[in-house]
Amino acid sequence: MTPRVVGEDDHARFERPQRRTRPRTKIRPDYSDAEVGMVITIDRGRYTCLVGESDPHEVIAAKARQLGRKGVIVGDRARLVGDTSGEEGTLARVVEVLDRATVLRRTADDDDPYERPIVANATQMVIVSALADPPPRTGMIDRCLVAGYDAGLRPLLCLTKSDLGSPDNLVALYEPLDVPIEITRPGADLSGLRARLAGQRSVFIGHSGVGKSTLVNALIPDAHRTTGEVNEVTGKGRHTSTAAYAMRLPALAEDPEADPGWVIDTPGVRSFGLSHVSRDRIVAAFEDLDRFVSDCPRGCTHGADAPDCGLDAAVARGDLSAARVASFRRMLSGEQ
Ligand SMILES: Nc1nc2c(ncn2[C@@H]2O[C@H](COP(=O)(O)OP(=O)(O)OP(=O)(O)O)[C@@H](O)[C@H]2O)c(=O)[nH]1
Ligand SMILES: [Zn+2]
Repeated sequence: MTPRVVGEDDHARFERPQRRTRPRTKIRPDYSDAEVGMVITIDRGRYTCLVGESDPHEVIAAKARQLGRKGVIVGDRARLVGDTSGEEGTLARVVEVLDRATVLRRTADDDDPYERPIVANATQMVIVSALADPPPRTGMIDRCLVAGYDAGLRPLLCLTKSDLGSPDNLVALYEPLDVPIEITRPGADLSGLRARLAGQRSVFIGHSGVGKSTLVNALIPDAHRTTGEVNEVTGKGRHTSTAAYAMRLPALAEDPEADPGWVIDTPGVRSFGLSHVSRDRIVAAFEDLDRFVSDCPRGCTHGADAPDCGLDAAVARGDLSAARVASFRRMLSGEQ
């Protein structure tokens, strides 16, 4: 018998766990070659996904059974198998959801124990508020900010209807928190807003009637978001859709090669219950404040009535401005 020469390949195979020899029932299908699409909207169990880098096309998919109860939400990057041609009448299957960079969650109100993930992989939250008609509600803006910071999103406050009211009060309230503010009115130049949206995936939140659809339509001329105005041809009013919808912004005029970003419109979402948020994650969004909460007692709420809060000590030493801490606490309390 000639002794068998053990070659490099044999070593390699010997040392690596041999996936292929596992019992058949444990073999998990390998989908690493499957096409990846971004979920842009969901309607009655059908996931509309955008597939393809250079020539993107929409594919309708259903959730594969093996995903079980695992949720698929707008903004998810999902692997698709089956017919991904996107042709009329075809249906692909979502077999895997890739890791999410961020998840924006909401509870319907503070007593609702269920957290519902609503949008994945967003990077920015755009809080749309009218300056009048309806009047701005700072409690709602604060709640959105808190939920956004909790999810690791950067904030942007977009104040509409500046033809009807002055932004001065709101600017005074949110400037101390360094929340960027954009102000719009009919026919306004949106280039400043576009620059802030470029490269971002921005979730738009706003109460009914603030002009969010009008704004989205102005940013994305082919978005066709339903606005509050009654359609003169059909006589029909608004139809309320509740699913989020992701739309790519048009290329920037001054930099056509740059990523113009995405708008993720959330028609049903007006505010946030905050029962799931972590105060420490919110403080962490404010670097200058975060430095001082390590001195806080355990479980400190960092609120105005929190005993021995490190923020008070920092204000007393002159390390933090009292106005900044007060603004932060007002936001955190969710009350005006
Ligand atoms: N004066 C003024 N009116 C505006 C402005 N933006 C929107 N509107 C009007 O405000 C009303 C509500 O606008 P929408 O865009 O439908 O508001 P929305 O926030 O999308 O509300 P929903 O459709 O209920 O979600 C419409 O009649 C708009 O024409 C603005 O900047 N100034
Ligand atoms: Zn504290």
